Amino acid sequence: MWRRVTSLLPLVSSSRSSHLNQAGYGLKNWELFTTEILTPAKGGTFPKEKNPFIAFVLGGPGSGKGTQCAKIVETFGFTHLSAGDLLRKEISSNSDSGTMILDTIKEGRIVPSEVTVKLIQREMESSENYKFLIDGFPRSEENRMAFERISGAEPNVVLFFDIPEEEMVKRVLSRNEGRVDDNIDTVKKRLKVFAALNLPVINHYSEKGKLFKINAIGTVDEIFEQVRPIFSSCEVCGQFF
Ligand SMILES: Nc1ncnc2c1ncn2[C@@H]1O[C@H](COP(=O)(O)OP(=O)(O)OP(=O)(O)O)[C@@H](O)[C@H]1O
Ligand SMILES: O=c1ccn([C@@H]2O[C@H](COP(=O)(O)O)[C@@H](O)[C@H]2O)c(=O)[nH]1
Ligand SMILES: [Mg+2]
Repeated sequence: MWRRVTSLLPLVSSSRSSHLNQAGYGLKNWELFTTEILTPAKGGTFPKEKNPFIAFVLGGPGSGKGTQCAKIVETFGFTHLSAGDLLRKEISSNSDSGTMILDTIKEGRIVPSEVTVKLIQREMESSENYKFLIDGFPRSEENRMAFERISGAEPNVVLFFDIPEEEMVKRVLSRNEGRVDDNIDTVKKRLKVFAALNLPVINHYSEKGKLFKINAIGTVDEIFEQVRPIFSSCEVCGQFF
């Protein structure tokens, strides 16, 4: 069973968010937005003898998570697991869940936790690396709890790329990568889902003192200069080893 790693020393507390104001986001009933299949806890864990370092990378659609993950990989040698990319790979491989995943993504809703956690788990187990960036997951409190229950692991740090909605929409609509959800109708839905379901996860990690809030407006390099010290501090305090 994987051991939990103690929390990061607060070396970069200036960029930490102690409180996230949820006023105005108007939490809705999460069942409107998900296709969750709630199953009882199986008590399983990732079986490998590992002591992974896990960073969750969160933020709304188009906030720059994938772009910054590429820079973190290059600089700090993490393995990047984008939950969205793993789900899109499932669609392309014509798996049993492919049609359900495609329909869910088109609607901007959230794929059942057990599907996503299984995909992440598979990648982590087959990796020789022990440093993981999990990008775009957990998307909801239910996702978060499923991951903790199944893996027995918790993230060491959580990055939150904070950016106004109009900038997210602009970036998504000019992305031009052929994604089925990069259109104005789906983006509007994704923003609602983000506010209703992902912000509570962000608040949870803020309360646990694990959250690093990044101002995601600026050039890619300017934003990375906010990200870099978070991981440099980890190296200094030996959390990677
Ligand atoms: N700092 C930036 N300034 C301007 N554009 C950016 C910046 N960072 C990323 N982009 C661009 O914005 C678009 C969205 O970025 P990216 O794919 O990294 O976001 P994301 O958070 O992973 O989005 P999603 O959740 O939809 O996968 C891309 O076209 C990317 O090139
Ligand atoms: O944990 C996850 C991650 C993603 N999804 C679905 O995929 C799309 C696209 O995700 P990106 O992170 O923007 O690539 C997202 O809108 C969800 O529909 C998910 O269900 N669970
Ligand atoms: Mg992405």
